[in-house]
Amino acid sequence: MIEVNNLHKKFKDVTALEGLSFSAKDGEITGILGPNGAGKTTCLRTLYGLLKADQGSATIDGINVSEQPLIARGNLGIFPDKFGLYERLTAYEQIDYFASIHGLTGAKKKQAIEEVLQELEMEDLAHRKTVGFSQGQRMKVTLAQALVHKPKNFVLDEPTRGLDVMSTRILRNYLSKYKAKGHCILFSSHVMQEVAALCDRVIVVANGKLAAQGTPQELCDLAGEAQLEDAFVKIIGSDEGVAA
Ligand SMILES: Nc1ncnc2c1ncn2[C@@H]1O[C@H](COP(=O)(O)OP(=O)(O)OP(=O)(O)O)[C@@H](O)[C@H]1O
Repeated sequence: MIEVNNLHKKFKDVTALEGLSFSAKDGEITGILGPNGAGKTTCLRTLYGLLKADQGSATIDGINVSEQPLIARGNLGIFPDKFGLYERLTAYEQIDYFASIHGLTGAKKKQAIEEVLQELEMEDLAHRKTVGFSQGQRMKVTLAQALVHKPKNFVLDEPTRGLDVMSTRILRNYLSKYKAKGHCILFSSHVMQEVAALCDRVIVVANGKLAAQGTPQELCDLAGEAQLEDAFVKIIGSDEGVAA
């Protein structure tokens, strides 16, 4: 379970988060929707422990990310907004590096890597250097890095951006599979269809604050609209940053 409580964050005179609170439950996919600059990435980076909030707290399974960052991150898999791969390393070596960061060693580490390679059906890619990998192949390496330590919670920042239809479908299927296993999945997106199709709950963020939350249907009912996109536009009062 992921909880964000009254997060505030300023970058000099730019207010990125202004009292944002929400929770994402186990066994559910929670989507964060918001226009450009709403504070989504700032919120997710605070969860990873990459940024420190000026005020408020974020917890992963009840563990405060700023007080116990290593323990909190042990329960968290991160799929960042920009996934840079080390192109001179093989997929296996990159996953191995992330496994080591999470304290896995020896036979246990080897087994964890082999399991994630198998789960993501990427054994054939494992010993290739990632230079020249397609977007879909890069997505799998990034996902494997996030999953190798078997975290209960996953946070993904616009995971389907730049992916083709097939890779997007593969990623969505994995997310649904992990949800069915009881994981807590939180992801940000601009893509309405994706959010409507995948998410159990949607958190609408605007100007660093919670603008609305609920199931896609609840948000439509709240706004008196049939489509999530129309509901979103009504809730935030603008059509900026909307992708169909
Ligand atoms: N490192 C930073 N330095 C200065 N300002 C920042 C920094 N990071 C974010 N901001 C500002 O904070 C605000 C929130 O940005 P953030 O990236 O969290 O929004 P977002 O909802 O993820 O937007 P997008 O959908 O465009 O990615 C924006 O005004 C942004 O310019």
